[in-house]
Amino acid sequence: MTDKIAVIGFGNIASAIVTPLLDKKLIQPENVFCVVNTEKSLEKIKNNYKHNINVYKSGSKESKIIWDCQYKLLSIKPQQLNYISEAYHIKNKDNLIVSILAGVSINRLAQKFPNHKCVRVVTNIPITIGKGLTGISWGKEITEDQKQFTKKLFENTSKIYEFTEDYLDIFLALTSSGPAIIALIIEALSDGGLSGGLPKIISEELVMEMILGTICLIKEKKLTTSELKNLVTSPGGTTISALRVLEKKSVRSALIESIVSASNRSKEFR
Ligand SMILES: NC(=O)C1=CN([C@@H]2O[C@H](COP(=O)(O)OP(=O)(O)OC[C@H]3O[C@@H](n4cnc5c(N)ncnc54)[C@H](O)[C@@H]3O)[C@@H](O)[C@H]2O)C=CC1
Ligand SMILES: O=C(O)[C@@H]1CCC=N1
Repeated sequence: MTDKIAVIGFGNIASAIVTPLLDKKLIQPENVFCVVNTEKSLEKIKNNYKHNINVYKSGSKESKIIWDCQYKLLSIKPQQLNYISEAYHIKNKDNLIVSILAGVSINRLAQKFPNHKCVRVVTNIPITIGKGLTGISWGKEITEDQKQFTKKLFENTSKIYEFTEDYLDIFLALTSSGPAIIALIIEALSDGGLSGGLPKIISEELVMEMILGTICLIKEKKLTTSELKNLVTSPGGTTISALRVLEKKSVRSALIESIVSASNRSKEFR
């Protein structure tokens, strides 16, 4: 891709999206123009980031250059959106904003950026290592070129799903918040191992290998989750004893509600 790309907000997820593209030379550092809102972030990117991208502080005169880039990745927090305004001189409708903001609707983006076409994307942090999941919802009048460009940003590092917008909140709850839920489960199970006397490092490794092995088995043998559960759970055995505790503590319900809650929170950012 030889187009200039503006990145508005270069935090955790923007870096996770852009860095693999730079690593694989799919985009060139001189074509990336990013803007951040603190001096600290600016210095960190200038001094420590491994690629020599262009970076500016928001509000500075030089940062206005981002509005001349045809493609923009909007990657600030939803709560920070009010502080961004489209530059007055943009009149060219060829401009595209790819927003990865949780919850913020295409409608709101279109109102905020009247001289841009807008795409709403949900992606997740495993995109850093090429194992991401990306949901895309197209705004009005997106051209084929703009679709191709958006897909190119994500297709090398994630599986892409095209959805109508109403699926994006639940997609985000499962796939974007999901990694934190899984990390919490790994941490908690490891603490269980710790309680049984295992060193933390071994306990954590065992949990992660067990989870990986379980997922591979389910996928390779095309098992249902119930079939897998039955393979492990003997009458009067250890596993049913463990599962009984989880049911008593309503862990299943807590997990369901955690996803519903994340999805509802996303909807609040409309
Ligand atoms: N972290 C994740 O796994 C995911 C995050 N998202 C969404 O991505 C967005 C960014 O999230 P993170 O990267 O985690 O946040 P972050 O806090 O790491 O990054 C936000 C960045 O925006 C910059 N910023 C804030 N105000 C600005 C302004 N006025 N002008 C320019 N830059 C400004 C900050 O300096 C920071 O670099 C959020 O909207 C979030 O909902 C979506 C899916 C997954
Ligand atoms: O917690 C958040 O708001 C962001 C959106 C999805 C993952 N992280």
